[in-house]
Amino acid sequence: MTTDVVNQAVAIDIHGLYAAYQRQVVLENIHLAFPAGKWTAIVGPNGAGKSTLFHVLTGSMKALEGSVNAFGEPIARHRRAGQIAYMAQREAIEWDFPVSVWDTVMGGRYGHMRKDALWRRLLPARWHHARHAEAVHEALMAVDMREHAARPIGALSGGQKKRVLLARALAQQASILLLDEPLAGVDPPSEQLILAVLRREREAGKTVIMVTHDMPGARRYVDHVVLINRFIRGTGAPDDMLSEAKLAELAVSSIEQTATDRQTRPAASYSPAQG
Ligand SMILES: Nc1ncnc2c1ncn2[C@@H]1O[C@H](COP(=O)(O)OP(=O)(O)OP(=O)(O)O)[C@@H](O)[C@H]1O
Repeated sequence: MTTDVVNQAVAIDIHGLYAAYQRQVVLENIHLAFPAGKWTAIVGPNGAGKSTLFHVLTGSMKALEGSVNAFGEPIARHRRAGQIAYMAQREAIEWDFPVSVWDTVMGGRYGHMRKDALWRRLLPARWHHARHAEAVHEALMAVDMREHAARPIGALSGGQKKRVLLARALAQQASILLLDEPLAGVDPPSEQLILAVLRREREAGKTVIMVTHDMPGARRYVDHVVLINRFIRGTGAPDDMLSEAKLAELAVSSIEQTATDRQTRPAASYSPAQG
């Protein structure tokens, strides 16, 4: 566990993680702890491995090496229990498909529906679905999109689409929210709304972890910051991690990393033990 969160409850604990695409290592020797019930921002340049880290946490990508625990247990257990919600940076959603806002947000409940006891599933649909419908309703209310519930998702603006994707993650009622650039490409009112929603989630005891390039926003709202560029470059309080000096160091690490990548062969025979 990293020293700055040693006295706090930990939601996600990562040990010695390596991740690679076609054996090109993009995350190296990651040791990281995300404090529970706090709002963490992950900050790093383009290509730093931020989304890759989320892919590993959500289980869509297998780590080369290392372990990831959530609340002291293997993270897979929490994923299966629907306790980790994820909002991707680029959604694999077919926006032109004629599906409504309501049904899209209901997608956040599928993990829970699968776990429903058989007797519950045999109830008439309106009873079976009641608590799922309630969760969808609440999530749409939270992002101020309830009145758009019946609209096809293809008819929404970019900011509204982001809100719907956030609502889908909220509807899951998970204890950990992973959000990949939730503020990218949204107008100021949507940004304010999303930030207010995330603040409420944190106040409700949820662990919020978001990738962001919005430094002023992160300085104002988050509790904890992780600087990353293939390696962890720093973790700590926003005022320390987002200082001009730290961000300059991170930018230099990016230039150095690019130069090193150009000089070295693709890591076709890479082994972390050699690294
Ligand atoms: N599917 C893929 N196949 C091969 N390489 C990939 C793939 N996805 C990402 N990469 C590479 O892995 C590295 C890390 O990418 P990642 O998307 O995790 O970075 P990021 O920090 O999220 O960047 P950004 O801020 O631009 O979204 C980059 O060099 C990228 O080119």
